[in-house]
Amino acid sequence: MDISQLGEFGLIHRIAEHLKTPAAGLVKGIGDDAAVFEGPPGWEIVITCDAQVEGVHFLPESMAPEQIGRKAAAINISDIAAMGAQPTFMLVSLGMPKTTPVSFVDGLYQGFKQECDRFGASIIGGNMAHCPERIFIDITLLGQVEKGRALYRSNAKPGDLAAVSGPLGDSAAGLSLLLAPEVRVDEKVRASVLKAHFTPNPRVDLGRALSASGLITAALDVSDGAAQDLGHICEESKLGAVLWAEKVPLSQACKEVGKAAGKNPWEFAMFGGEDYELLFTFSEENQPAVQKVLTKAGFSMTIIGRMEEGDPKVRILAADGSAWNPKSTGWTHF
Ligand SMILES: Nc1ncnc2c1ncn2[C@@H]1O[C@H](COP(=O)(O)OP(=O)(O)O)[C@@H](O)[C@H]1O
Ligand SMILES: Cc1ncc(C[n+]2csc(CCOP(=O)(O)OP(=O)(O)O)c2C)c(N)n1
Ligand SMILES: [Mg+2]
Repeated sequence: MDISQLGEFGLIHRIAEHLKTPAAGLVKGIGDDAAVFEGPPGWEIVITCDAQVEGVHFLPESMAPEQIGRKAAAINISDIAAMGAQPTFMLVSLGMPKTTPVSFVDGLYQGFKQECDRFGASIIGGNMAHCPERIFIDITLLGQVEKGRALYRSNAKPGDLAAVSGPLGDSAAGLSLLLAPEVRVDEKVRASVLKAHFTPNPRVDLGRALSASGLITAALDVSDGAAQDLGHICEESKLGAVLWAEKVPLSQACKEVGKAAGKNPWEFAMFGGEDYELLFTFSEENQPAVQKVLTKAGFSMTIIGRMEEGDPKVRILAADGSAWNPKSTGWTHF
């Protein structure tokens, strides 16, 4: 059997089985946006890692090295944000061909640093190795959160509402233009979706506000598409969910790219990924209070679904209430 037969999430489950023995001080291991272990008195330490691989996550010819560095840092900061934590220390592991220009590495580090500076994180080390075929950037990021305040994927309750912190699909719309440059759209539209794809904005302030509110039952960042990511909350909370397709917020730019490319823009939002907005759940009675937290933090909130008893699956409903059975399920590596 090769790994493509297991699939990305099957492989993670298998690795998790090998690593089942509890470790001292570990609060949360495999299964969430980041792991948590006990930290300074009153705080817990959060740790995560995510890679960016040439050809899989980025095309060097379409991104400046600064942009690649910034995005590699941002996607990790986003996982710390999704835990409700503050990013602190970063380790960077690089794999590169011998022929990589030094100016590429300089640009990469400018990007890492720019993004870390925005959120008060510091690069404290890393590793590098020769990788003849392509560039591989793997970042490990630590963060901290007040004890008991981390936002997990696993505590959603039946009846909870599921909401997102901003429009989805722009990043996938941007990627679709990169892959099909012949598609004609207004330059402002192109610039806006490419910006979403190249420069995601980790929602650290929002994650901190949601954590402090004590109102959130589950949260994660949208990296694989809203449908699959809501599915991760289902799996960890052992619940089903309904996702109301027409409620998923889309930007005008995303709709225009869909129209120009002959694609349904809701598919960008539900199955595209790399949005890095937060997706979170809370009980219906707390909706006004959660809305206040979002408004105070300067974000909009759109309710897109509801958790329900049942198998850990997401039922996608179209505007007329009929089931939507799409071909895609969301991003998966294998
Ligand atoms: N190679 C691996 N070894 C151990 N755990 C892993 C591995 N790959 C992923 N995981 C764990 O699986 C969970 C889900 O990972 P992933 O889907 O990549 O989350 P995210 O989208 O937040 O990056 C996390 O807890 C992660 O630490
Ligand atoms: C050249 C190229 N092809 C495809 C994509 C789309 N893409 C790559 S990875 C990914 C999902 C998120 O990455 P992943 O490594 O799964 O992050 P995680 O879910 O672990 O945070 C998407 C949508 C891209 N960004 N660039
Ligand atoms: Mg990951």
